[in-house]
Amino acid sequence: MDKPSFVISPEQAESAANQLGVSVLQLLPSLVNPAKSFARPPISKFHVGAVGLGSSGRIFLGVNVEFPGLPLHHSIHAEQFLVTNLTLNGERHLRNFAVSAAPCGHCRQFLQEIRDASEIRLVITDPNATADPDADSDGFLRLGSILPHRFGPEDLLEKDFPLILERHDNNLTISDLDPISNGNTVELKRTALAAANRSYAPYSLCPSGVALVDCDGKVYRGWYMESAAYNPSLGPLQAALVDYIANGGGGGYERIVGAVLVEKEDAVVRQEHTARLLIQMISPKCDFSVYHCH
Ligand SMILES: O=c1ccn([C@H]2C[C@H](O)[C@@H](CO)O2)c(=O)[nH]1
Ligand SMILES: [Zn+2]
Repeated sequence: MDKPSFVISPEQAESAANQLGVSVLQLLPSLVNPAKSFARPPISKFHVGAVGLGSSGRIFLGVNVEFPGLPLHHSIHAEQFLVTNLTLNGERHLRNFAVSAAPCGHCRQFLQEIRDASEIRLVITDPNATADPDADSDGFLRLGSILPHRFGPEDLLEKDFPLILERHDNNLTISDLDPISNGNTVELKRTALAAANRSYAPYSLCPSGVALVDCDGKVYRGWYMESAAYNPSLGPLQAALVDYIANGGGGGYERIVGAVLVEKEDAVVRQEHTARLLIQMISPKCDFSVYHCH
């Protein structure tokens, strides 16, 4: 395969698997090392790659991302990057993934927001990982076998509530889309509002979205995603940075020149201060504005 991209079409996946004489499922572990090379871990220097197969037949990559100058909990884990990549591309289910190191407890927990999470099958490609007696003959393990006695969405939500990869609309609006601001700002505001409408915030009911623009005028977006266990939640700016890393051509964060956050004015969970802290740290000259929705 040519240079790996963060989303691989079903056709590309089939042809790469055919070339290697393996199934698409068996292709996942072989993409973990190429994925690792896209990680951005300047603090730990520990590269993590995660490669997932979606229900559409597309393959998605995830990598870990760390931010020097900020506390470690701002980091994005490879598995969170993978889930974000799935949601940004409207993928409805994750069935299998391969990952370079054993998923930490935080990631096992974050993955619980996917419907039937216990049935997701994963393979750990680290050659030092001990063989698991619970693994299937193809080496894949059920997530349920490495996170038994799960705490998850069903502890807090109604059974049929749409989960993280499922279609939903938060129906948020901004009363004044501000016709006097220039075109760029209006586009960013609309994009951030659309992102907030796809935000998964069933626990706090405080959805939010971020839009970014780079120095070439290219726009990226991401939305806030919550975990039933609260702490593994991923902020909207982190999610938009996933889009930037996946689709921004591999440049530095200083290329991000504008950022817009949309969230509810009276929100009990607010992103504004944390997002400002993060964007100022990674792109000090970036313009940052916040708009409130209803
Ligand atoms: O499940 C895990 C465990 C760790 N990391 C990342 C976080 C941090 O960037 C680095 C060291 O912990 O590895 C992941 O991406 N996934
Ligand atoms: Zn993790």
